Amino acid sequence: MILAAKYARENNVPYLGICLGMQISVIEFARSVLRLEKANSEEFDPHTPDLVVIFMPEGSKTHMGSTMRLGSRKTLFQTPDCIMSKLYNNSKHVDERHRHRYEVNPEVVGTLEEAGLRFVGRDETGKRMEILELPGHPFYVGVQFHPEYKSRPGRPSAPFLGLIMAATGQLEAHDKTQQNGSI
Ligand SMILES: NC(=O)CC[C@H](N)C(=O)O
Repeated sequence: MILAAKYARENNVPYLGICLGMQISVIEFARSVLRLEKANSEEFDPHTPDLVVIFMPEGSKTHMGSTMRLGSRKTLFQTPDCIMSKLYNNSKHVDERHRHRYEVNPEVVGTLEEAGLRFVGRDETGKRMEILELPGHPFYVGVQFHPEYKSRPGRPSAPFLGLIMAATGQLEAHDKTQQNGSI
């Protein structure tokens, strides 16, 4: 998974990382761009000095069943100037469903952003990362939530629509139509 994320990032291949897929893109970015070779998630290597994905503080490691962060939660866009905000019809926030125990370490967010990754969607506290993008890449997106839960035949969830449009060269045209407000 890490090599796939690296290949997509370096070769401008559209990438949509969902949940663990977003966490993987953070690990890959930290290893390759920040040169933190041991960057990892607490889930895979709890003793690494470079924990870029951590166990969420409110979770319990002994009672797995009911401790996941589950269900619909609000993600606030930090800027209208990002691919995902446009795909979600320029909304200021989205409600998507979650199912995870780990999250991007809030302590490394500043360093990741200084190196070029952008966390364009966050929860209401601003400390939990929900959507990442890589400016300059045609479509490099990670989402901590699970857009598949709300995707329907004929009414695809925004991240999937974006991925397919980027892969088929239609994303730019779609963005322009959104800006003109004609959809
Ligand atoms: N649904 C997932 O991909 C879970 C990812 C990761 N294991 C977490 O709990 O955060």
